[in-house]
Amino acid sequence: MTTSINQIVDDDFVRALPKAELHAHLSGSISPSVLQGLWKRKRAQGQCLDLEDPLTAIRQGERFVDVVSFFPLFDKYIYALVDNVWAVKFVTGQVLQDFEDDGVGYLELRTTPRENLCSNMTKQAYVTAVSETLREWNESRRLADSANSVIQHGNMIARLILSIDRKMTAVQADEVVDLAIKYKFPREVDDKSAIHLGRPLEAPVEERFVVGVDLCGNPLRGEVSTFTPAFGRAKRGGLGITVHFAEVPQSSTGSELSTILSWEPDRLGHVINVPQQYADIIKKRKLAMELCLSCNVLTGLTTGGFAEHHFGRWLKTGCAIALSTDDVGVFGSPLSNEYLLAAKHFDMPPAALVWLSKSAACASFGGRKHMLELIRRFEQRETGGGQDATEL
Ligand SMILES: CNc1ncnc2c1ncn2[C@@H]1O[C@H](COP(=O)(O)O)[C@@H](O)[C@H]1O
Repeated sequence: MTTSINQIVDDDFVRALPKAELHAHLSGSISPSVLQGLWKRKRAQGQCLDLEDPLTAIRQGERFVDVVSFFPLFDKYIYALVDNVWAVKFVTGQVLQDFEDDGVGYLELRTTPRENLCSNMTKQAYVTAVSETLREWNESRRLADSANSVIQHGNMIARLILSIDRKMTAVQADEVVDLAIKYKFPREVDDKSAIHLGRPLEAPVEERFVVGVDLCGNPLRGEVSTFTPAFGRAKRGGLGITVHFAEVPQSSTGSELSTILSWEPDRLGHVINVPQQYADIIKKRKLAMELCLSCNVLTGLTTGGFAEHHFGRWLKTGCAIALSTDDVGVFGSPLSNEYLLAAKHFDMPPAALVWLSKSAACASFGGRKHMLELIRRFEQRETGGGQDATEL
């Protein structure tokens, strides 16, 4: 396979392959050039004069971050530039466009509700800003669909996951779950009952895109049992549960991993330092995994380069895998490139990459049908025949 990669699995193939992105942090997905636009705008208004140019502050794709230096990049830098409702909407729109341009057909964008007192941005206003941008995006894609009466490649639909940060208190985590429930994407049945019951907590139906709740943040911080009640509420509220799992050895203790597994998560992110007994539970439950090659290699969360990445081991387990970017703005590797890396380092021919894309689709909290249809059309084009997308 490695010999044929240049002939068959090339840039064009991985970009054209419809892909589901399930693990992308909004603030980490903003390209340095978009951040630079905000930076210039602020400087013209005499603000952020002490902040370095994003093009030099974020040396995309280089190995300049480790788990200690990585997280302050958000708190001390990106959040200073994206600090008001207008900026949140602007960057969200740009991020959606970047994913679609890379051939993503279904995106679950995750973000942590945050406030900025100086610009009067509340957490609710933050979530509304992201939701409105998603609404505008999804509506424009729906128009494109009806105009062409077919789903074109590039017609990405987007959903939202709200993140609880490990440094939050139980009360703050509950606030995130409140917002997630309020903005929960209405599945058909819920939709009807929402109308009949007139649930007071809900946001306008056309702005509800939240399909899940995540636990993220610096894995060296926080005690996960703090969040057990919040994840219990999220689960009972019908939301998907995805959790950053065993990112570093310090966050891979038996008590942390058992606590997280007791929340009955649907998906796990990163899944790096997993002791055998927990790996067995994951396999038995067939939990889906969001694996991020470039992020893990560039931050040194894994050792041995791409070839030794645990993606290769999980691939053999039968668990669904969603290859994901994590923070493409920082690591500089779009999802298509992650597929290319998988092909190169794990000997995956084109059919295996198509299988991988279906695997991600099946792990999604709502994009399965849309993605399988996109992939079916892609396979039809590639083979010139009428093959159906075989489901996993
Ligand atoms: C190794 N990778 C990672 N591990 C854990 N958490 C991560 C992460 N990459 C990003 N985040 C989390 O996402 C936030 C930024 O996006 P939002 O402001 O929420 O859109 C960061 O503050 C961090 O909590």
